[in-house]
Order: sequence, then C-alpha cells, then structure tokens
Amino acid sequence: MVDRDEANAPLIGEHEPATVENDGHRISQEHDSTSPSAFIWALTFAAGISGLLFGYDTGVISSTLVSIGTDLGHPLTTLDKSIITSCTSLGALIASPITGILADKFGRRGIILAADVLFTAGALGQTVTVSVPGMVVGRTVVGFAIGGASLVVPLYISELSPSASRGRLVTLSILFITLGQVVAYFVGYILSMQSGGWRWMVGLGAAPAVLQFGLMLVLPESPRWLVKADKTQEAQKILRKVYAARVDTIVDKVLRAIKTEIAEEEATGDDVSKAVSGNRAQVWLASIRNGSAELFYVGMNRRALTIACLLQGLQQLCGFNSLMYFSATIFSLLGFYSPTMTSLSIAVTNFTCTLIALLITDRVGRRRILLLSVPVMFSGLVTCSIAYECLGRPTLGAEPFTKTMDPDTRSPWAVVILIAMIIYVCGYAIGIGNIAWQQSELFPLSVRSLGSGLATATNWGSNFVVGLTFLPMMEYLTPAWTFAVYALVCAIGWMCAWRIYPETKGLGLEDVRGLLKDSYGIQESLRRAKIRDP
Ligand SMILES: O[C@H]1[C@H](O)[C@@H](O)[C@H](O)[C@@H](O)[C@H]1O
Repeated sequence: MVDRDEANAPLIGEHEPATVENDGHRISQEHDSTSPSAFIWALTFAAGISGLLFGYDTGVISSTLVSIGTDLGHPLTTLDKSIITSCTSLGALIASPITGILADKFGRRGIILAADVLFTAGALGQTVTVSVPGMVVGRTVVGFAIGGASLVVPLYISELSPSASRGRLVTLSILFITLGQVVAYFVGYILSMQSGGWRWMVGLGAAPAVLQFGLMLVLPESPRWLVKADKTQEAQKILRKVYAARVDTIVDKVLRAIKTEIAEEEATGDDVSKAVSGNRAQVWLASIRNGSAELFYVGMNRRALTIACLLQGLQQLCGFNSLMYFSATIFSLLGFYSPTMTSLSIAVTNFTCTLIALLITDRVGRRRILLLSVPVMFSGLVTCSIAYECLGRPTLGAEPFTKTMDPDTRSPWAVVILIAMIIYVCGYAIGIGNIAWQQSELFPLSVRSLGSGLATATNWGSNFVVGLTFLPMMEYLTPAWTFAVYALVCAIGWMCAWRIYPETKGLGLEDVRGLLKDSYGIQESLRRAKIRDP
C-alpha cells in the first residue's frame, strides 16, 4: 500500500509538475521530456519484430494465393481463397481478448514469447502442408500469434516508454508492420516466379520469430506490470535503464506515480483477492469478472473503451485492408501491365507515410493529426468513387466486376484511381493507421490489457468483415458505391472522433485517466496541450 501523503505528492516531471483543476479533481500534469535511452530503442526494435511478422504474414497471402496452383491437391476455388485469407483475421479476433486477460496474469513478455512459438509453428505448418485444411490450420495458428502480438507489443512498449516519446515508439512498432508488408510484397514478387516458391514465402516467417524469441529472453518485463505483481525492486532496476539520464529524480517519481495508481485502484475496492476466498483459479476468474465489471461500469474506463473501439473500428471499416489484400486484383482489373508492381506502390506509400507519422506524432498530437488526416482519406475515396463512375458502368457495373480491362486501351481514369488511392493511403498511414494502436494509453493499469484486448478484437472483427465483403460489394454494389461507403465511414468516424477523442500527447499514462474521469475531457486536454506547447 502507498501512503496517502506520498500518493498526493507531485508526480512525474523533469520540472515540478504543474497541476490543473478538472471539475474538482487535482490532476498531476506529467510532462516528462526524457528522450529515449539506447536501451529503450533496443527494446522497441526487438519487440517491433512482432510487427514485422504481423505485416509479413498478412501481406504475403496475396502472392501466396496466386502461386499455390494445384500444390494443395486441386486448383484453389474462390471459397478456398476466402477461407485461407480470412481464417487469419478470425484467429487474431479470437486471440486478442484472451491475450488481454493472459497478459495480466503472465506478463507482457511471456505473451510475446508464446506468440513467437505460434508464429514459428504456423509458418512451418504452412510450409509442409499438402492440403487446404492444413493450410487453414497453419494460417489460423499464425492468426492467434498476430492477435496476441498486435495487442501486447504496443502495450509493452507504451508501458516502458518515457511519456514524451511514447507515441513515437508505439508508432515505430507500426512502422515494422508496414515494413513487413513491403517485404512480403517483394518476396512474393520474386518467389512467385519459382515453382513451389510459395512454400518459402510462408516458411520465411519463422526466421524473425526465432530471432525475437532469443532477444526477448534477455529483455525485461514491463515495470508497470512488475509493480502490480509486487516486484517493485525489479521494476526500479528496469526504470533506471529506461531513464538512463536522471536516475534519482525521474525513476522515483515514475515509480511513485505507478504505485499511486495501484493504490487508488485498491482504495476503490477492486482488490478481489481480498474479497474472494478460494483457490488461485477462483481468485483469477473472479479478478477477470471484476476487471470486466470495472471496464464497463466505471465511467472513465467505459469512455476509454469507447474511444479505443471507435478508433480501431474506423481503422479497419474505412476499407484500407481491402487494398492490402486485393490491390493486385484491382490493378489487374483496371488494366495495369504489372499489377503486383503497381500494388507495391500502395505498400511503399503506407510505409513511407508511417515513417512521417513517426516523426510528428509526439510533436503535433494524436487528435490534431487524426482530424486533419481523415479528410485527406475522405477526399481520396470520393475521388476514387467518382473516377470509377467516370470509367463507365458498361465495363465495371453492368458487366461483372471480374472482367479485366485490356492494358492497351486502358482508360486515363484508371490512373486517376491509382493516384486517389495513394492519397487515401497517405492520409491513412499518417493518421488512423497508427493512432488507433496508441490505445493502451487511454486505460488505467487495472483494465489496460483487458480494454486493449477488446479494442484489438474490434480491429480484427472489422478487418474480417472488410476482407469478406470487399469483393462482393465491388461486384454487386459497384466499385463507385463501395468506395463511397468507405468515404461515409470516414465522415462518420471523423465526427465521432471530433466529439470524443481528447489530445493525449505528452501525458503520463497515469494522467490520462484523470482526463476521462467525468467526461471525454476534450476541452481540458486542449487546454493542457496549450500549456505544454504554448
Ligand atoms: O496499423 C496497421 C497498418 O496500418 C497496416 O498497414 C494495416 O494492414 C493494419 O491493418 C493496421 O492495423
């Protein structure tokens, strides 16, 4: 237990922190400007390998599907292709909320290690399979790994990062995803020319997983999780490495802030181990029940969950991954000579703009970037929709969408569509593509992994829906209306984000909870952002 005087003392800050009134609640204003140490960079890179695997395994499927041929016993039917593609998202959807619970029990690092084992097993399983069901099992196992890693890696990084660079470091892990997708497109392009090359494509995913497993064995657990598990001394040692520069001032204050948060949670009566008698399993189950109740019935947690799910839903329902999975198909229908090379431009734009996001997220602020970038996506999608309409219904509407255009008579509107898609991808990658993954900063420690787990499940659920509905929408609703629907999603998402997403840039993890205590805290967050960056 932390004593009350200590709990009320000023918290983290290089300087004495300013405190601001928010409807009667004193909120500590953590403005920790420590830049990341070499240790935290190394750790982010090691953890980021999961992102590389996430990107590689989701990106490689498009080339794999076109190169399998009859190697799985018969030519793949459309149903085979849909199941092979979507079982990964389904696996991730199932794994993410479960991982949210397990990450509290076994720690963040344990989950990353377990995901590596699954990444390796899934990759090897796909490499040796000779049947469609075998492929589906392999891809589902990879899906479990992706679901677990996509939840726990941003959580792990954000719990270890100094607050001033937290956004940048989480974005770095997203950069790894987009890099994985670029690598997958390249590898796919090269290996699809070899017979049986697809086995190498899917098998290669095992190598980074083995490397990361080795690295994670020597890297530490999240200090916030350690404090909660009563391992304060270990947490202190890790924080010393994270804040290499000013050990005494900052480490003690960070530790105090974490303890304060845990103490406040205990004071509000959520310490179930005291309330429930019985064996460890019963206590654990009770703590999950209690955690869920706390997530849904405590106002600030419910608000955090609403924001996180909104951002994750918007990230996927805006249709971005339909380009990731099917851009080669789209560009071949539009009559481009080299559809795979053309679709590489989508992956490279995504990567490059995520790199820009890395440089600006902590400086400009998540809310501001999001509100500026969604209109860019909207304009790209509307242009795409209009261009498809101008391309002429006889080609894509009245006739089935599956009719390929002749490259020699390709319409100039096809180029307009490509440019509009690139504009859309720029807006996506700078904003919602990575901002949604900053989700864990919204939740207090007691519900952080559970809340992040549900938000991540929203991501994968929406991803699954988009993957499954894109081609039928293109065919039955027409391409123009399909892109118009995604534009509508962006417009609705923008309005919701404007109303409920506060600016969290530079705030300590323990401070965001104060912001959401009685409302979505938009005005308060903007006021505090102004104080930090006048
Ligand atoms: O943040 C990532 C990234 O933007 C990827 O490119 C995309 O495929 C994923 O779905 C998303 O979660």
